Amino acid sequence: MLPHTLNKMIAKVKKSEVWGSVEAPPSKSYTHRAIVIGSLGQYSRIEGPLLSADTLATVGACRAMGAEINVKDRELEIAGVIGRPKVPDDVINAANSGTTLRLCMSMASLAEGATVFTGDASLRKRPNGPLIQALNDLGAICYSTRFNGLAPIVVQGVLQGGEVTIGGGISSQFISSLLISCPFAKRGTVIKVEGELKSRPYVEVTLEMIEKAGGSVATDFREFHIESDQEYSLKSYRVPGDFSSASYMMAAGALAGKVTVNNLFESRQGDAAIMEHLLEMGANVYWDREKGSVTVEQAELKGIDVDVGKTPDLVPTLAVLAACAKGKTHITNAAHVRYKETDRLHAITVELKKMGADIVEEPDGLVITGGKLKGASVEGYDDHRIVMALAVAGLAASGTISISTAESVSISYPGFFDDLKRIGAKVEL
Ligand SMILES: O=C(O)C1=C[C@@H](OP(=O)(O)O)[C@@H](O)[C@H](O)C1
Ligand SMILES: C=C(OP(=O)(O)O)C(=O)O
Repeated sequence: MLPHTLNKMIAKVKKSEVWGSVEAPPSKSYTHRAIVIGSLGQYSRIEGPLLSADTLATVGACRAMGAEINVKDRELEIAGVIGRPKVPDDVINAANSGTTLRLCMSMASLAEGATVFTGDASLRKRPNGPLIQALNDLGAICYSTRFNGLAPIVVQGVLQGGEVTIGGGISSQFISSLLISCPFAKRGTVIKVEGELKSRPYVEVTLEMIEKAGGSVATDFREFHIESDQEYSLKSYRVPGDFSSASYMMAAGALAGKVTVNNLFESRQGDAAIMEHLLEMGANVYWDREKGSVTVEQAELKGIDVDVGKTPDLVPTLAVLAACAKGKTHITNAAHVRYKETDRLHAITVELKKMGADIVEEPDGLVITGGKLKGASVEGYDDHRIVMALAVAGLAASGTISISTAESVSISYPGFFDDLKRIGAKVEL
């Protein structure tokens, strides 16, 4: 089900004590990559994928480009296009999902014809200029219909390969996109990154998945060297748990009781850093790596300095924790957090202020002085991470908070409110 077909929902959350354990949902980032890489390959079987609005948008896009994808309850079976996607019969709607749009743009550049991508109102505001430019530099034809770097976007093959330079400051998804599809270009490709590569762990996840599928990329993270004529096959791949989704449940434990999140084993996900941040803030955190379970217990929290260059998706969670911590938290290196489903630096500032927080928005960060939160009517901006972070804030606030667009949790964590209730949160939908 795509988000724009869902009914609007308000979530009411009251101050609560939470206690118990939940399963981290499967990783959204790994699932997207498994679907696209599987679709470009021959045959793949993906166990335990995340089935959410965003990953189903990727399934739809890859099917439109010719992949046969059998969606079962806990498994995806893919008969891929072996490097040669077909030209879709219709426009591809990537809905709310930046990863779908960006990863599938390069895939479409391998087709002998034109593919048109669009998305919902949020996605049509998110920048794609550097990827559009890079695809043109590599011999495809690619343009925004409004010539402003935004979707709708037309991509026409065929990708030739060659050398390209791309800025690292807006989205790592541009680089992930090229890395996944360039092995099927006519000749080899060299991608050079200019400036700091923001969100780098997501590129590491991409490289891990390419390798698992039998592909290879040589890199020092400034340059990526990719040979042509490669093949992919993810014979039997199991998706790991999602640390970004787990961060809300960990924060719930840190603010309102004790929560164990299972299905969290070692992986390349940058957002595993939430555990270090919680420890530094003073929460009790215990990670049993063998069992894959993380337990977080409430304690008095203190403010910290935190650079989120590698972990933009943690910002809403960190902002809520900081608003309840003693002293000052400085979130830095966060300019790229403005290019998400909404401008998350602005959204979380405005909404936490309604709850009484002392929070100052900087061009590339936030300064938050902790205190007490109170009930309020807050906006979710159709943004799953803003909604989930505000719900956690509600556990620690006096009174009740009402959060609009609560249905957007279906983007990455469809069972979010059920899990919150399971650990004792007072939630009404
Ligand atoms: O590639 C991915 O799976 C993602 C990369 C990150 O985006 P940026 O690279 O645009 O920062 C992250 O914010 C997003 O939720 C998922
Ligand atoms: C930004 C996100 O995802 P995407 O870029 O795929 O829309 C997210 O999940 O926070």
